[in-house]
Amino acid sequence: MQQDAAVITIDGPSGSGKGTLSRLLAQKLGWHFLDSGAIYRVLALAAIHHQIDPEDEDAVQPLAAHLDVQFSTDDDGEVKIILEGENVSSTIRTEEVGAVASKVAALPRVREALLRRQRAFREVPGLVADGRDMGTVVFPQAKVKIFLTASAEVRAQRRFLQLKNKGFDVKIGDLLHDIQARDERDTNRATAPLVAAEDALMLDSSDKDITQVLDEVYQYAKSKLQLV
Ligand SMILES: Nc1ncnc2c1ncn2[C@@H]1O[C@H](COP(=O)(O)OP(=O)(O)O)[C@@H](O)[C@H]1O
Ligand SMILES: Nc1ccn([C@H]2C[C@H](O)[C@@H](COP(=O)(O)OP(=O)(O)O)O2)c(=O)n1
Repeated sequence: MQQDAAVITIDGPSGSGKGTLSRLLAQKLGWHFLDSGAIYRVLALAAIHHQIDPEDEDAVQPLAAHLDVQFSTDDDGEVKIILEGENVSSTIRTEEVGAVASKVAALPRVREALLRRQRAFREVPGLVADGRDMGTVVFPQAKVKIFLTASAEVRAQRRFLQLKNKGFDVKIGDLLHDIQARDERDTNRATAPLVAAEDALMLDSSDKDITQVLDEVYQYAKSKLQLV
């Protein structure tokens, strides 16, 4: 049953490594994976396509409620995201879309409209959920909660390498500026701000590689969930 499925939440700011950690952890456990940021990014792209002001709650809310998006995983584990029939898996990853995502995400009725869609990812044997409010709002009953951070400079450097490898033309100074603006907006919004749940394990990944982070979180999750 859906309600029996265990949940691990991984929240934190942009570039802290949430997505990478969540994917690897879900793979290691054989669990499902929710990239909630991708939903906000898809919504942002839909707003751009339909020329909707991302700060106009009355216009964005119906778009969120009726968002025509499908997530599918192909044979080599690659997640494909289809918006209104178009494969947007790569288009949604730009910083421009990230910045608009952070704007639509600040609207309370938009967040409300996306709640059920996110909770539907909870299925047996378990779910690893990545985002900003997974442990505080979407899955507050999760048994394992992680709040992953890293310094803004380290996060900008990681994002720089990531986007360059994908062929995007980016400047590190611009990325640092974008990351700081996004941190500010995500942390200071009134609804579901980026904040650690009281019962979250705080983990700073600035000086740790992804293998170390995965290992630490896996051991912590195993002990909390009493897995053998
Ligand atoms: N602990 C780490 N050390 C070094 N690089 C990392 C680490 N975690 C993630 N990365 C890299 O940093 C980039 C951003 O990570 P990502 O998982 O997309 O972050 P987030 O989902 O928090 O925005 C990716 O290219 C990823 O491979
Ligand atoms: N659960 C979530 C996930 C993302 N968001 C918002 C805030 C973020 O700036 C944007 C984009 O999220 P995403 O996780 O894709 O961003 P990063 O990969 O960390 O840069 O969406 C949110 O408000 N709540």
